[in-house]
Amino acid sequence: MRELWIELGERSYPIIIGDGLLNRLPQALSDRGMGTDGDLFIITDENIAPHYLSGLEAALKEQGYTVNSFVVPGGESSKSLKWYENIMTEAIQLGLDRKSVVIALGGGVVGDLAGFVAATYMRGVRFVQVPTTILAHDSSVGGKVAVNHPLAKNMIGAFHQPELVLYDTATLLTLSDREIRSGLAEVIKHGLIWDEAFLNWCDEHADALLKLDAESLSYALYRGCEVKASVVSQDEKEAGLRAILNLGHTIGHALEAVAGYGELLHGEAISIGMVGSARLAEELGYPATIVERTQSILERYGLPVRIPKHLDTDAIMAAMMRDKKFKSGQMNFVVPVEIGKVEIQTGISPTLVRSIVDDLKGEV
Ligand SMILES: NC(=O)c1ccc[n+]([C@@H]2O[C@H](COP(=O)([O-])OP(=O)(O)OC[C@H]3O[C@@H](n4cnc5c(N)ncnc54)[C@H](O)[C@@H]3O)[C@@H](O)[C@H]2O)c1
Ligand SMILES: O=C(O)C(=O)C[C@@H](O)[C@H](O)[C@H](O)COP(=O)(O)O
Ligand SMILES: [Zn+2]
Repeated sequence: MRELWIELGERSYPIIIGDGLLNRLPQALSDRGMGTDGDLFIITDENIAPHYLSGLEAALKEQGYTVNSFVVPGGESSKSLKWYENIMTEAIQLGLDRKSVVIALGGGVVGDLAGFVAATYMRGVRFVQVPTTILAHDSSVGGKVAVNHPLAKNMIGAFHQPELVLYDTATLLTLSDREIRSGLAEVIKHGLIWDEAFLNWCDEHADALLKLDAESLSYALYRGCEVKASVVSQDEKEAGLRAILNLGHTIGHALEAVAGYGELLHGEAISIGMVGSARLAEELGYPATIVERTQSILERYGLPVRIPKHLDTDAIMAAMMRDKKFKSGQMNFVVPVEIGKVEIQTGISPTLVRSIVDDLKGEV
């Protein structure tokens, strides 16, 4: 078992990673001061529920908790105002109150959706993340919660920190191969933005991680969470530094929206976006080796590095203009300046970005 804390003053919380931790949730809740006086509201999806929901509900009930659950369809389209409203209706009908605790049992979709419910139900209730995807090492930590708008990703949201992240790595064994690769894209991102040695380790352990070797996976998730926690604890609400976690997301989020949510998985879109950012770095005068290194590790993980040909460049550019990092009409990008280090660069020329988008089109 590995444990680290994200340091945010009185809102600090532990991230506990280990094999078979799900049935420790009742004890972990009680250790964090969430006793049986508050009703639990588990939000999960239809692919996760058959594997893990009834066992978790039984373990919680056995310890005296009152448990209600809500199951959404699997996939990105559930991160919507429609499902947010459906969940809110259920919460109100159940009579949940300010002592209630929302538990996200799932990947980034469930985590972001449930977190936004927790942030806004009665203006905010307690929240716990129980991640079940590799990608969720990123989404379960740091308190960004949101739903998508058809025009732009994560446009309707809040900052609302969980009080506990309990990561049972045994749940990852039921992930599909495509979801494993997608999740590992954000692990690689943490190496690219912060830690060249970790990126090298990811290169050496690609086969082990893709096969879900327990020790390698536990270390990769731990180190990814550690990088994320270091950044978020210095800049919780993205006044500056936190934007580095957005490497690849300006292009990636635009691709997700234009392709139609769920067509490209988040990690796949970010993989393409990271190659785009590396190409931008090259155009800005940084070494071409950054592109080669970025692309080669993503390809080793079987991740896409080209923009699907059928996606319209005008639509991609329009979606990019809605990026949350853009200010006063200026295109701002996270640019890798060396392996393991990125910078936020302002005033990037839209014509240059357009030419990179066109160059990146190809077979996925
Ligand atoms: N808040 C943040 O900081 C943050 C960070 C990164 C990504 N995100 C968001 O996370 C989302 C992507 O998350 P994701 O990749 O986890 O997607 P996801 O939540 O859709 O999960 C991927 C798929 O795997 C299924 N699944 C989940 N756990 C499973 C399990 N253990 N066994 C079998 N199937 C399982 C799901 O039903 C889904 O179909 C995006 O919306 C992205 O914007 C948020
Ligand atoms: O936590 C962050 O900050 C990130 O940027 C992590 C990203 O991986 C994540 O996809 C996040 O949801 C993107 O945030 P957004 O502010 O660009 O919507
Ligand atoms: Zn992301």
